[in-house]
Amino acid sequence: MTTAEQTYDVVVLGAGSTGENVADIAVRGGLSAVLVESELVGGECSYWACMPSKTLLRGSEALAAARAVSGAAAAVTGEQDVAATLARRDGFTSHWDDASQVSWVEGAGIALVRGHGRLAGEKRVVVTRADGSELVLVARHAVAVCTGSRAALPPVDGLPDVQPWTPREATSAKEAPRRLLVLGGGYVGCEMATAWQQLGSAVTLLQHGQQLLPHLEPAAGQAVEASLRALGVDVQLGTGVTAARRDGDEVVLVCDSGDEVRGDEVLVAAGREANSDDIGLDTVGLEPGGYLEVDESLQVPGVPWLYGVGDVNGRQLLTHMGKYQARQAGHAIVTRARGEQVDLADWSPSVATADRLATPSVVFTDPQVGAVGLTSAQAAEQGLPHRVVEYPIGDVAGASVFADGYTGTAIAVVDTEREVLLGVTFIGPGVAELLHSATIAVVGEVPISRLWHAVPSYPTISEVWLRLLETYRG
Ligand SMILES: Cc1cc2nc3c(=O)[nH]c(=O)nc-3n(C[C@H](O)[C@H](O)[C@H](O)COP(=O)(O)OP(=O)(O)OC[C@H]3O[C@@H](n4cnc5c(N)ncnc54)[C@H](O)[C@@H]3O)c2cc1C
Ligand SMILES: NC(=O)c1ccc[n+]([C@@H]2O[C@H](COP(=O)([O-])OP(=O)(O)OC[C@H]3O[C@@H](n4cnc5c(N)ncnc54)[C@H](O)[C@@H]3O)[C@@H](O)[C@H]2O)c1
Repeated sequence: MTTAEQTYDVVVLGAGSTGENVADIAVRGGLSAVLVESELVGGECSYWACMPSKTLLRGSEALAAARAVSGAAAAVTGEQDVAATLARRDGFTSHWDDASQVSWVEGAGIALVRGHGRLAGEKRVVVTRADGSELVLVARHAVAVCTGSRAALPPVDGLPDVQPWTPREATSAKEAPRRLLVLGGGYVGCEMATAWQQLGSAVTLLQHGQQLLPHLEPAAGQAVEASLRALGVDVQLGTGVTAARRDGDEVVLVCDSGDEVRGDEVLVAAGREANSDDIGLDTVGLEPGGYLEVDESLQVPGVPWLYGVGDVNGRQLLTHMGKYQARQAGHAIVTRARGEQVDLADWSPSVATADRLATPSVVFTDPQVGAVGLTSAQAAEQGLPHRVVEYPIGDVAGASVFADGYTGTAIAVVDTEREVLLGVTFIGPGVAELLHSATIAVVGEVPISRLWHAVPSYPTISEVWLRLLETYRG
């Protein structure tokens, strides 16, 4: 049997949000590009991550917002229609059908090949299609690995045998389990515990450290912990799990204290691992498995035609950061294809500096947590001269109009030598939309003296910016 061969300027392995954007930038730069996808075009974000999880949370958030305004609260007389919320989620995932994303790919002038792709030596990718046939794709300039990540199972005896939920099941479930155990109190654990508790499950959240959301400011984890407890979630901190088993229909987790917790399902939300073990890395002299090491232009060191973009490189596991990296890597690929040098200086068009210095993220819990740049702990670890200033957002007039009894916290980490912001965290209802102002200030390294001239409108929650500056000035 002869294997067909096709040549493109750029071959992109994985058509998630990252891969789509690498291919798009390449085509806009005058190159030809092909996407290889083994599942759904659009990847995790569209079908099993961002979009379904946010739609599962949004109904409860909208109700909480109305209940927090006396007068409006009187109109909230019923309960959330869970079936309708799940149906809305199904609509956002297009019922797990990627036809609309495929038509976007076609419209963008990008070729698409369905199947599992593996590197097969320099600039070659072999795609195995569902019918077992193979197609060889040859790249004139670059191969971009954008294969993403999957849920990591922690080493707990018997865990694989209890058929745990991963985030895929937690975001696509057709009904609320009566009792849901959640293993891990990071982004996924906190968001999914919030969502399913409000959709009718009795949730128990087990976190082996003493803090939820451990990579963010401690105040964030504390606020989310308090709200989860108020919703009725059984939050168990400092709880490691040593074994798991099924007992009839029940799943049983054995904690390191010897205590057992029981539920109908268990969601494992204990971090991610790269999809890099079965993509032929060994054929180009690289170790399979693990996050793909890349430089600031997302190029794999020692393999100049190979790029690792998005979750697969482990730099920042966020859709918007994968898409940002895709724009930067795409620019690097196009620049190098033209025979030009790529500028590797911070903040230049082909490097992903924001990964290190200014990554924004929002945890869509109640309260929301929006954070950008360095936390106070990270500033201390890096030995940067800094001061931390905090202000209760509820003391701002706009916040009290927004919701009765608004509580929230704003935290700014200020570089005391350069007098610029290293990082900002907002904790409170509705702060997601406030975050971008902080991102602009951090990326722009806007001096504190100039921020005084960025006057927040009255009465908005943004007025907390002024209060933070006043607190800093003392
Ligand atoms: C529950 C949950 C909620 C989240 N919510 C948010 C959020 O609100 N905001 C946010 O910014 N981020 C969120 N994230 C993170 C976000 O989903 C990821 O950062 C993002 O999906 C990464 O995109 P990617 O394209 O790099 O990888 P992926 O989306 O994983 O895409 C990789 C693609 O490659 C394909 N693939 C893999 N191997 C091969 C192969 N060998 N051949 C062919 N195709 C292959 C896969 O099928 C997949 O389609 C969430 C994650 C989870 C788990
Ligand atoms: N809103 C968003 O932007 C959003 C939402 C969901 C996920 N994400 C992205 O996806 C990534 C993965 O999310 P995640 O929640 O799986 O990972 P995570 O790293 O955020 O959290 C994992 C948590 O599990 C805990 N843990 C690990 N092993 C454990 C064990 N054996 N027992 C108990 N607890 C254990 C860790 O202490 C940590 O708190 C995030 O880092 C984030 O980048 C983003």
